[in-house]
Amino acid sequence: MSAALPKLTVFRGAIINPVDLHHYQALPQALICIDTYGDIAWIEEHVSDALVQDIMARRGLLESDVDFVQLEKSEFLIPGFIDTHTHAPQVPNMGAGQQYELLDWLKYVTFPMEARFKDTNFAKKTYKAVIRRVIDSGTTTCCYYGTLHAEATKALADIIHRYGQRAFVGKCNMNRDAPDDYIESSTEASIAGTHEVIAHIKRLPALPTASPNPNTDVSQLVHPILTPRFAISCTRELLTSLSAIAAGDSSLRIQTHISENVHEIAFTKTLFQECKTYADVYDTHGLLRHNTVLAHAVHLEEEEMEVVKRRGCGISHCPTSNFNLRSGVCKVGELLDRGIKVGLGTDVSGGFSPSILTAIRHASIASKVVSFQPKPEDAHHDHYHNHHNHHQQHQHFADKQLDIPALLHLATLGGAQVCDLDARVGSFAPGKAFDALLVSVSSKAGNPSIWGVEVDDELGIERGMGLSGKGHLERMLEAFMFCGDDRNISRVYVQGRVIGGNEWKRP
Ligand SMILES: O=c1[nH]c(=O)c2nc[nH]c2[nH]1
Ligand SMILES: [Zn+2]
Repeated sequence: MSAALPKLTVFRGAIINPVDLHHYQALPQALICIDTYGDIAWIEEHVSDALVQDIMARRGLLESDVDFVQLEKSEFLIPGFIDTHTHAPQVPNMGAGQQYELLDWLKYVTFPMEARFKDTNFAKKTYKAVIRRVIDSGTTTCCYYGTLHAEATKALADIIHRYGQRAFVGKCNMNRDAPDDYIESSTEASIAGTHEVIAHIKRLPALPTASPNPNTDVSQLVHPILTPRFAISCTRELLTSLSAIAAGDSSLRIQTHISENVHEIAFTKTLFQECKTYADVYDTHGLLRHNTVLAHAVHLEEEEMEVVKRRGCGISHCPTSNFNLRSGVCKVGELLDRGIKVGLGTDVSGGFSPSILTAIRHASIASKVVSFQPKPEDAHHDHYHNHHNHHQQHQHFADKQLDIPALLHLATLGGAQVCDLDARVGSFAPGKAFDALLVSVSSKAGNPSIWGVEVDDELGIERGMGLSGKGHLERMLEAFMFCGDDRNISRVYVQGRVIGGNEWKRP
């Protein structure tokens, strides 16, 4: 199924299409046409059965000219999930170290596992299983941390490339405050390894069906990304050398961690006493810009939020990890109200699941936790006045739970914005890549917790219909987001090619 597309493909059926933080389109009867590069050629949003042939003819197509895919009533297409922050070498550790917070967890659980990737054979074997699992979880674009090892990280990029996922892959930089067997010997060694991995990734061949467009965001799926682990583990000299690499290529993405845990923040401030804040460490070293992905941002100070917004950085919200490592609850609503770009990250193995569906659920719970917090003005104002106040300050999200359109946005288009790829992915539009999931809520998918919305094609019954006052397609989406799992992901498409999912067969 991963061979070059011989023909145009036209899908007929239900589509969920994110628009912005407040809206998504639920289109029960759409047509979407994919060209031979795997890009979306056109979309017809509302087409009754009787008009399908006419619309195709108007587009100059006969059904026999194309691969025509008729979706079942219990199926829909949704843009693939975007994981803006995860650690590929930590997947074998998922669930381990429940007793620790961040700094001890790094020392006792994480660094020992990452050190094992010195053995490139171990790395290759592990990464194959990791990438297969991440793809089958529905992640079509992923920002990966590798380890410190250039060879293992090149192998990671090779496997992602072979499996056909869209990704950013970074060799991690760490030259201080780390164990003797898992630290880079010098800034020079760290930078040399970084150049080596970047050059390797840039040499990976384009898809046979790739567009000739010279913009590598269009012609390539796998991209390098600068990956200083976090401020604590990088000397000033290392941060300065990394920013020199960044300055030479404005399209090179940067990823790091920020303000995750209170002890981490305190330690960072003792190491960089000349910097006003944690964010200032990165800013003074020239690492905050429009394509910087900052993971966590749980405890940002006012002026840090301002600099993040000013520089156009994106935040990777990692709620599973923030709960699991007891880091805290990120006030995502406030970030969104400030117009900061936000996506979701699984942050495995701080997080214990590689699935963005889990991140969606925990983002919802985190926002509900924030909504429970007493607000300073509660003592003085009644509910109406608070509400009124928020409205006046354009506070749509602060202190409120994130609703379905907002959660969907974070998982798709918001993530695309964070990794500066929203011109290519995150929603369905002509000219964008067809990165999508074919979702099934049928009982045949084998996930009993989602059967309540199943369509019984034979009886014509749409169970669950009307239960939440929503249309049936919206109810299917809600059930998938909160109760679905890999069993409901039949196919995973990247750039128009099926690369995973339940119906996918190993080549
Ligand atoms: O969640 C996290 N995972 C990590 O591996 C890490 N390293 C520094 N800071 C970190 N936070
Ligand atoms: Zn992380």
